[in-house]
Amino acid sequence: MSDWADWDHIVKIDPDKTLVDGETFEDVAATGTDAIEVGGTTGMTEEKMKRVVDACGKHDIPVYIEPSNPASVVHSDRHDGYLIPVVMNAGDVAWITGAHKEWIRMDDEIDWSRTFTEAYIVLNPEASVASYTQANCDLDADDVAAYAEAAEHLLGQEIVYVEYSGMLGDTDIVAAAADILDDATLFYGGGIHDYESARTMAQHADTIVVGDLVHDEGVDAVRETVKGAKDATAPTADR
Ligand SMILES: CC(C)=CCC/C(C)=C/CC/C(C)=C/CC/C(C)=C/COP(=O)(O)OP(=O)(O)O
Ligand SMILES: O=P(O)(O)OC[C@@H](O)CO
Ligand SMILES: [Mg+2]
Repeated sequence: MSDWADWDHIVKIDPDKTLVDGETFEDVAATGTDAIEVGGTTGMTEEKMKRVVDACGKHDIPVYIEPSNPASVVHSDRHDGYLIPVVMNAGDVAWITGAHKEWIRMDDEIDWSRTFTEAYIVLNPEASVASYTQANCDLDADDVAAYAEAAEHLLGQEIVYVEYSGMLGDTDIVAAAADILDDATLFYGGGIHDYESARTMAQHADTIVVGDLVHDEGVDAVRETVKGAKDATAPTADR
């Protein structure tokens, strides 16, 4: 079974941002989150990536690199694996297969046994990731469900990622993606900032991803979102 099948909650650390004063990656690992992803779109370098991966990798929690470009991939024994995005609604094919081909050409240390993909559907047109990939975010619930179905059944993707980075998404859209998927795991990320927003999104998605909150508000706020995610998936939760 894949690692992520058991994850309710992920903290995504952006190596281009800092933690709240006085907090450490050990504190992040102790929030109760199930895994740490390390990635961001702007200002990413190999050096920043390495520093964060090394720091997170010391703690007893799965750590996955999520590169936004081939140059930000680092190899170490400190982390568990690589989650490589493929952007279903990218306007530039570089973000579907092009960057992947270049990475594979350049990098002779790829460890395929711990390299997996995430099929992104990018939905906040204001996010850096949307402009970076020239994503067409003008999609309704049927479009998103169809992308999710294509990801799972045509492209064999095990993770579908509904990405609203920077804003809380439309629950009808997240629900439409959740309903259409058979076995693929649905990640949801964007704008989760408290217990209630976490619980709401976790009622639809299998796994919620919390990003900016850890940098802006810190670990106490993250801990509330972990509670929301766990309560939503508890057997008594109203699903
Ligand atoms: C082939 C390799 C190794 C890399 C390319 C992988 C691809 C397709 C990347 C496309 C962009 C993407 C989906 C990156 C994942 C990380 C992510 C979505 C970060 C969040 O981005 P924002 O929140 O918009 O950006 P900032 O927080 O940096 O402003
Ligand atoms: O930063 P936020 O808005 O929490 O989004 C999380 C994640 O989906 C970003 O890739
Ligand atoms: Mg961001």
